[in-house]
Amino acid sequence: MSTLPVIVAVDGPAGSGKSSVSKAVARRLGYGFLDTGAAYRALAWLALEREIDTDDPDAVTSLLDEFDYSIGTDPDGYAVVVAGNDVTDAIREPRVASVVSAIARVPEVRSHLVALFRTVAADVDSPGIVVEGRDITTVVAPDAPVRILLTADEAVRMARRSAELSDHAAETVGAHLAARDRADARVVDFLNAADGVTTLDSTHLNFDETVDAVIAVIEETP
Ligand SMILES: Nc1ncnc2c1ncn2[C@@H]1O[C@H](COP(=O)(O)OP(=O)(O)OP(=O)(O)O)[C@@H](O)[C@H]1O
Ligand SMILES: Nc1ccn([C@@H]2O[C@H](COP(=O)(O)O)[C@@H](O)[C@H]2O)c(=O)n1
Repeated sequence: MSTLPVIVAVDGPAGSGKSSVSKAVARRLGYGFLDTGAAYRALAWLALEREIDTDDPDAVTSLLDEFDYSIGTDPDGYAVVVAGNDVTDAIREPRVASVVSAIARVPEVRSHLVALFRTVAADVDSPGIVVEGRDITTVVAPDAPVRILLTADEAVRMARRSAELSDHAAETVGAHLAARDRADARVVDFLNAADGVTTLDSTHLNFDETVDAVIAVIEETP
């Protein structure tokens, strides 16, 4: 008899540390890790490759038929592949970030990807998986035993993100981050914790303290 993996669901705004913290937590626990934003980014990448109008929901939806997507769940290295192309780095480019919210607001895209995330999470070859995104605690895995909203003040998130992108002006990085959150928050509420979701504010925590705090929430869960 096989047991389903334990799901740790993590949501939060851009730059809150969802990806880096979730990855570190997964490593510590020997769990898998699923970055759901990568799938929205990969579809946005494909839309740009095909030169389709990313503001046209029908054109975006039609891309789903040819969206041959895969992502690894190993926190120590996961490749994002679209139709045989390794797009792991390409999906992080600003040109992709600037159109991804338009892709993510199309309902057909969301339902297609939610189904995909549930399959990937159920099939993981580890005792558990940390799944991070915007709607994991509410839509993808609302019954997960551990559900966390990871947040931090906007100024702190902007500073952390611009430290990463030292060759870009801090104001530009901050403005892009805030604009993406505004657009995304019209589709999914990832700024307020749903019932039963634990809010973890990392504004005054360093990285390791944040990882410890997430692990403490997991360990305290009955
Ligand atoms: N508590 C923390 N203290 C200091 N730095 C942190 C902390 N948490 C995350 N970081 C750093 O903040 C940056 C943004 O984190 P990360 O990319 O994981 O955010 P994210 O929520 O996944 O963002 P996005 O949604 O835009 O992909 C990274 O450089 C990460 O190392
Ligand atoms: N569960 C999710 C995850 C992501 N999105 C959209 O994808 C964009 C990129 O996500 P990152 O986590 O890599 O920043 C994000 O801005 C959302 O538009 C989503 O809708 N739902």
